[in-house]
Amino acid sequence: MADVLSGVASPADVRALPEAALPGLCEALREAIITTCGRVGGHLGASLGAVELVVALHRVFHTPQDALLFDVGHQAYAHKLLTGRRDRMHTLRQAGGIAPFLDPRESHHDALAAGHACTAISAALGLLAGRRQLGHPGHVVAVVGDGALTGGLSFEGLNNAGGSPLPLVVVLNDNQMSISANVGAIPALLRTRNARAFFESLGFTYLGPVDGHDLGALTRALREAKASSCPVVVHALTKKGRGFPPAEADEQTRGHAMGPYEWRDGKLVRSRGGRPTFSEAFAQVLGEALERDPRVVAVTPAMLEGSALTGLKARFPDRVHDVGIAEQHAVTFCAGLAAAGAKPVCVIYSTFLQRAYDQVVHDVCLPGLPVVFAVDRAGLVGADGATHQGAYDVSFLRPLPGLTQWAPMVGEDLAPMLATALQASGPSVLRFPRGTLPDLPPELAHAEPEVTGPSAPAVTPAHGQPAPDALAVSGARWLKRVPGSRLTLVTLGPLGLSALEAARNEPDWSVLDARRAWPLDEAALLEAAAGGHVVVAEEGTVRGGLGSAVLELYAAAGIAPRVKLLGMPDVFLPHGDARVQRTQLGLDAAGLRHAGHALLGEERR
Ligand SMILES: Cc1ncc(C[n+]2csc(CCOP(=O)(O)OP(=O)(O)O)c2C)c(N)n1
Ligand SMILES: CC(=O)[C@@H](O)[C@H](O)COP(=O)(O)O
Ligand SMILES: [Mg+2]
Repeated sequence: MADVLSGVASPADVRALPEAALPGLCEALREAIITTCGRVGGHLGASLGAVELVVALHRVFHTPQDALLFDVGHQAYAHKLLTGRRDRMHTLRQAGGIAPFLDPRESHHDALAAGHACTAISAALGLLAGRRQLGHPGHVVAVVGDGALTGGLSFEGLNNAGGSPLPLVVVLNDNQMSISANVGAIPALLRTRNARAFFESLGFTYLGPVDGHDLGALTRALREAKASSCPVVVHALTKKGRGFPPAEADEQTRGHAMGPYEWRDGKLVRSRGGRPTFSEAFAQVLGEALERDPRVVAVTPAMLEGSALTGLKARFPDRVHDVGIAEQHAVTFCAGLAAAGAKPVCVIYSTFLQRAYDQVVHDVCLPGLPVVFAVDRAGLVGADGATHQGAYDVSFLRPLPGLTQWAPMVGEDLAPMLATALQASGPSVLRFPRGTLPDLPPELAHAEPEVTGPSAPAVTPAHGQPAPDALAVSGARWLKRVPGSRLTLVTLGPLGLSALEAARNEPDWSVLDARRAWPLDEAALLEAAAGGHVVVAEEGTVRGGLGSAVLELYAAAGIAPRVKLLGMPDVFLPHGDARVQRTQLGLDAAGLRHAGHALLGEERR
């Protein structure tokens, strides 16, 4: 089977194959996808479901003269395999290896880079308009999932395209799944006769529905679309996870994205991490808040699985809302909930919150509504790479008046921080990273929290159960406080633990966990500067982050300690192992120790 594939070095080879060879090609593609994902993990389910679609697209359209834009790009492993990347697929999502999504810098068969959902229709229409303006021939095809049709940006594109004379081809890859089961009215409509009426009323010619695993039917529909002189939608019905029994059987996600696994004797063997993740720990404390206070509501834009909310959705079906891939709506929906007196917690990945910036500014912060943003995947994300790094949330949220930004260092911080945020009168953020919870270091396990700043008012239990204490203090936390210390390591989030380790054998270094990126605990940070040397470390871009805020504070106070800022650099960091990247960026104990000594003018590490 693999032989068919080894003879395919480019899409021209796909077109040269006799029709009879195509089922074998699809089988070989599936085999390659299953093997690759087994070894290195990846977006298995969507890619398996789109195999026939990708083959048919390459039979009908000629990339790169014609452009194929895959929404997100997570379903396009077959496209990668057919466009000269087969020999490097084993490096998928690893440092220096094949990218997790599509990128023209990797292949001229990739029309545009992406990783976030709902961009394909707008980008394809722009590409087509630009090409036509510059006299370039060629067709442009946007391949979008049914999940993408839960997002407003797709509709902005459809509205523009349907009213334009340009012959944009939209291929709707409808598997009735987002990451979890798709939600809302549109996916339901897609499986009725009204799907035709819907797209036709938007100005598109509608072709379908077509069996998305029937190569003949797909090819005929795509040829018809290619011949069209006006915008056209090809509606293909597919099955996510197709051809891999464990994925097909997984009702929750159909194997949307999987870590490495082995497929032995018909059984899937996977290793499970031992410690809970930050997401799981947050979901646990959120569940306690939901139980305790009937006003609490959780909202996720299509990330029930990744945010570990599936259990809560089952327990509180009416108070845990999956609103689709609709970050803007999620935030403004939360604004409405808060205005009604509910206590919304918007659980959202840092990278996806970027899309809802105006909603955070205009709909939540401006009216000062008490929405809690649980910003997950804040910091390095690893294999998903540049499009998904949680690099910017601190910097883009810090200027917003009235928004408090918390960063738990350890799992034990989550409950009091959430309690504090839930009883605040304005908006709050809790940012936490991708990955497992760190251990509480021995020096903190039994210590009374050492605190600065004014104490927060007590939380009133609303539902008969004792509420966890809100933070006894609203300020920074000294992890190590040495009177007369020469240098202070100031950190945000779990980096405090690395700083503590870095300072362990340094008798005159202090360590301050800022706990908030904004507002600053000014008294503690001014005290940190007293020794004349401050290292500020955060897992976010150094531009405009906590470090910048600390420098602003020192400038305003008219003091000039020597300050070193550590964080994510001024580039879009690619995919790789987050632990390795952390070390490379100096965001581990050794790096912090080195930065401290360098600042003090000492050479030793
Ligand atoms: C803006 C944004 N929000 C959330 C995601 C996470 N995400 C990636 S794929 C996906 C589901 C997409 O569903 P669909 O478009 O139907 O494609 P399928 O996976 O079913 O092929 C989601 C929610 C994302 N990439 N971008
Ligand atoms: C493609 C996409 O955006 C998601 O599937 C993402 O890859 C999930 O990332 P996590 O594994 O961090 O949930
Ligand atoms: Mg789908």
